[in-house]
Amino acid sequence: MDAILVINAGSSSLKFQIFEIADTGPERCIRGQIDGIGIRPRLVASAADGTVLVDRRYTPDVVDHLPAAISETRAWLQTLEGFTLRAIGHRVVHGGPDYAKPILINHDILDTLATFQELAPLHQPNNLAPIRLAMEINPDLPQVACFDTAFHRGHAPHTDCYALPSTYYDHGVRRYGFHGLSYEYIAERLTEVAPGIAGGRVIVAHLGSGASMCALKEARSVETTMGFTALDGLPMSTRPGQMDPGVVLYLIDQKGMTAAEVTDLLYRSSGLKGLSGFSGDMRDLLVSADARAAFAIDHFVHRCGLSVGMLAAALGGLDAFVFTAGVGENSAQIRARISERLAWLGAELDPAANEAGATLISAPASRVALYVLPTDEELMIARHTLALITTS
Ligand SMILES: Nc1ncnc2c1ncn2[C@@H]1O[C@H](COP(=O)(O)OP(=O)(O)O)[C@@H](O)[C@H]1O
Ligand SMILES: CC(=O)OP(=O)(O)O
Ligand SMILES: [Mg+2]
Repeated sequence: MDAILVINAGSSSLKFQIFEIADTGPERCIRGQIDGIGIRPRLVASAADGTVLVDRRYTPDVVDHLPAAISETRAWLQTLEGFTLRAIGHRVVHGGPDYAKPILINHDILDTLATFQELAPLHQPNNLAPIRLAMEINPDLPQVACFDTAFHRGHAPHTDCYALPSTYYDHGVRRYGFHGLSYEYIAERLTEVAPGIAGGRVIVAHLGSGASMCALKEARSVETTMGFTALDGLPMSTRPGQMDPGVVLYLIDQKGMTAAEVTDLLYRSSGLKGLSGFSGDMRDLLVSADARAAFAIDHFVHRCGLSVGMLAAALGGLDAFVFTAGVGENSAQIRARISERLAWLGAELDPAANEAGATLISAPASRVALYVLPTDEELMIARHTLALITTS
């Protein structure tokens, strides 16, 4: 069967899916991932009906970085029969100022995307490595880049600039925003789940290892918490979120840290991991008796509450709030704590629905509807990829 391979390469995981090209659009056949790269590497893949096709664990030294995960995944994919690959779709985190839509990749575009590596060091090199490899193996196979930044490119200029001399904006120093494929999917999904609300004022909270929020007005992004890089906004697994840039100046000028040391601190050792002192994984913090874990969660919830206030101001009110991604989809406790911070806006949680992981988790009298919607970046990538290869 004709198929599309989708690759979503992250900082600590490589997610992949195979979609059949059906008359009605992409139909998911296989979903899999290698996660815990360098810590507890594990390759798991299953068929659309849930049948487990592979579940393999590795010692950390065998799959210690993303290229090793790519070659393990490739070796496993080669054992599959019955698929004729027509294209590969990739999540590429940073698209810079010019790419407002998915694009067919060629060598020049790949070179341009490589210039954004420093703006997304946890993601961009991992996003580009599988593209380069596939280009070498099969240069004629169409590959499509789908950008995390694209969904936010319609922001008004006075909202996506920093208050720096304007030449910096012209040189690309802008508030790009990320997680756009996730927000695009949720905006579409809301039209099915809550058609009356989808066109209103909605905040989507993408709470995973990386975390951000997006303000949707009439299903389009008007504001978001991330900026020039994926460091800004909410505290994350290993990133601090919004911070006074004076801290960076202090670390360099007064503490003698190099740019590489500050980069490492901000991307890999901060956030929940930095505050707790032992883990950036929300699951570890929620079951820990360590007071530092509770402190890290208190900070996370506090900053989420502040961001809701900011985005509600951008929207002039709030009709609905959506939880998504690893933490948002799976932790009733974090959802309950963040929902408390929305009470002043008129949100009222239905605790039983929340514990049950229902789609609608607000009480009937709530003035703000609260939803849990699993995100699907891979489906979004498959749709974009299919659209591009059938029109070009
Ligand atoms: N049951 C759970 N409770 C709390 N957090 C969870 C749960 N399941 C997953 N997570 C969190 O979700 C995160 C991964 O989310 P995901 O959206 O896959 O992120 P990413 O794509 O950035 O790797 C993990 O860091 C983990 O802390
Ligand atoms: C942009 C970003 O932070 O992505 P992720 O959540 O996958 O790390
Ligand atoms: Mg993610």
